[in-house]
Amino acid sequence: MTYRITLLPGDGIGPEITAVARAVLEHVAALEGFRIEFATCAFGGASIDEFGEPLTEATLKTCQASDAIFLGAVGGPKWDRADARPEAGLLALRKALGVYANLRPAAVHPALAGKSPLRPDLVAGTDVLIVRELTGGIYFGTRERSADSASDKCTYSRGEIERVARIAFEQARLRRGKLTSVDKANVLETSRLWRDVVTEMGARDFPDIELDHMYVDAAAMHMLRAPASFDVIVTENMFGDILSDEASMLPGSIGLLGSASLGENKPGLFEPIHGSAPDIAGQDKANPFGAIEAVAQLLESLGETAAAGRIRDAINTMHEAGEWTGDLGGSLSCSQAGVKLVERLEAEAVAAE
Ligand SMILES: NC(=O)C1=CN([C@@H]2O[C@H](COP(=O)(O)OP(=O)(O)OC[C@H]3O[C@@H](n4cnc5c(N)ncnc54)[C@H](O)[C@@H]3O)[C@@H](O)[C@H]2O)C=CC1
Ligand SMILES: CC(C)CC(=O)C(=O)O
Ligand SMILES: [Mg+2]
Repeated sequence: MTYRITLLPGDGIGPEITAVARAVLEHVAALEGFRIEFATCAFGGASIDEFGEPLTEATLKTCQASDAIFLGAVGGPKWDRADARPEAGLLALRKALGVYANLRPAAVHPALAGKSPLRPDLVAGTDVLIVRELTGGIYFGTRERSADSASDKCTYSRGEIERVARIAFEQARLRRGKLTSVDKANVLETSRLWRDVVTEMGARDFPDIELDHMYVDAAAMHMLRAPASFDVIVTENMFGDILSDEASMLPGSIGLLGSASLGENKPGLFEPIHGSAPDIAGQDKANPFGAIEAVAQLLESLGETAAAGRIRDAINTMHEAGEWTGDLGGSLSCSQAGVKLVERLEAEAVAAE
């Protein structure tokens, strides 16, 4: 079997973590006996520099013709005032691929409990999956700006809410059977529609799932008060973006979380949840585990569950051995963490023989 995987390294630490992701993909492919054909395309700021736009037609075509896409991260101060922004390329890619459901798991391995800024007893046992709507809402509404006023329009249709809610309910069924829908229905009309649609779907199609609703401000508070009480969270684009960065502090670093962006069809888009981290870019300091977790999610989407399992085992072994990058108090560089993980993959393969 040969898979076509497009790599979009992007900007800042994007290329550093993408190099690790590629090495991990190559190693598990060799261990599991499948082949990967890689295509690498400039994306985001790197594409603006080369082609004048963050997402070219050619890059989009390459992405659409692949089985899966891995993205590092985009953006940085160099392009913050540019007419074409790297982030606009990312939004356009997500929209063009139709990847409306963004799955962002945050689990606390016991070895990480002391790494969170929260008390270890509080974060122990946390295993939450945030299902973020990814191709609608305020990030995609019309924007207007005059000298002294600005507006961003937030719109959701029933269909947009239904399709992401269905994925969240199905994920809850595969996990602990609990879904928390997060909105701001005490203020926003879009949230009132969101709540109605999720409630109707729950009663009609998922009576076995325990459904509750929370306002986003309270959800942000409960995430710190009792993180282990959450199973699956479903929420709109912007709330999910913010809550997932918050959730990354449960295991202790934003560098740990990966994400899968899925739609009706392949390819899916797989990326760590963090950005391009300009403050540490070019220093080989980034934590690559979120990128590696995204690789495991990518392999799952291809049906390569054994390969994904190998990766997760190797990550867990590294947590247990305290083999971390600086953000978690470890001494490994980004590239050293990648090499260590590959060594762990090899060692575990030999041990299993
Ligand atoms: N998916 C994407 O491509 C995203 C892009 N961005 C863009 O990234 C740029 C920087 O945004 P920020 O708000 O600073 O968010 P950020 O996520 O890039 O960085 C926030 C903080 O977390 C740290 N950090 C991030 N990833 C890390 C990793 N793997 N290992 C260790 N530390 C890590 C950074 O050093 C920084 O202190 C902006 O241009 C933003 O628009 C932001 C989020 C997502
Ligand atoms: C361009 C932004 C929406 C990227 C971001 O913050 C994210 O996807 O987490
Ligand atoms: Mg974000």
